[in-house]
Amino acid sequence: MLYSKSTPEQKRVKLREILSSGTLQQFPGAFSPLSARLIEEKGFPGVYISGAVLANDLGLPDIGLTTLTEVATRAGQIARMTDLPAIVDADTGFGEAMNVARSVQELENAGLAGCHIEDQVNPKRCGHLDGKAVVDLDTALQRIRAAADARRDPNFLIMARTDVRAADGLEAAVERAKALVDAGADAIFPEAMASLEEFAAIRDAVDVPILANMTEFGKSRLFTRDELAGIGVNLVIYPVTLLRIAMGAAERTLDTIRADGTQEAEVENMLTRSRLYELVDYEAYNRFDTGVFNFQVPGRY
Ligand SMILES: C[C@](O)(C(=O)O)[C@H](CC(=O)O)C(=O)O
Repeated sequence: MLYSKSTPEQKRVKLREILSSGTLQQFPGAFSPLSARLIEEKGFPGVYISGAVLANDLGLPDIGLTTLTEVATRAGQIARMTDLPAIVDADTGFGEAMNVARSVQELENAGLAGCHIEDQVNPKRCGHLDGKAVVDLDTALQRIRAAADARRDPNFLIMARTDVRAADGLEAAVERAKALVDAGADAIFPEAMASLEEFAAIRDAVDVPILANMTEFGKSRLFTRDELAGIGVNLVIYPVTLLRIAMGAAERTLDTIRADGTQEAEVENMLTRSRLYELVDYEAYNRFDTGVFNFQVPGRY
């Protein structure tokens, strides 16, 4: 079956639909194309592609070192492997307004359903660390206007992320969120909110979908789906969760091999060969080899 059957345009329409459904949508972060398949198979409605994961997976910290080409290429590899809409973290848009415009077009070309662009200064920092700085209001608005103006597909979602909460407090974050919506943002990602009440304040201030970032070891505790739904949050992401758990398992297994001289004790925790083959649709390729050119996999389409 190679890549997803749905076109990027169809996925963007789907994203718009689910974000206006009135139900909280959970988007786990994919750390690879294969993990996006797993997210789809488990019944989630969309995939998040984290800038931290893309950077960390290259062995780099998430401080604006990755390039547009690296992000668009990897995000595109992930997006094309699933029929789900994928939203990618575009950091600051890789520069100022003109760079932001090009970034949006490259991410559209790569098949993404949307992206978020933040108002941190370049080079950016992880949103849940201290010592972040944000750009002035005009610069932040220029980024969003440029993004909205540059897209060719009107359904490509432009989400504005604001990091103002940590820098200047909640009131300033509320004001910035409103201005970002006026500048053309389709959705708001208020970063590093400290409580449910703070999310609720953003919710009350804007009439576009809002996102909650439930990253582990961050500024708030991990609110549940029901808690976030209860205050009207539309989208929740678990950006680094799968990478953290996969790397945790890798570390434990390496320790086991060192200690025991064999991986035997960890085999029961592994994806079996047949399960792995299932995820890559091995059978569909076998059928192709035998002359049955039918890449439809029951249950997937
Ligand atoms: C959302 C985020 O920008 C990301 O890159 O996924 C990070 C996540 C993290 O570092 O845990 C963030 O700044 O919150």
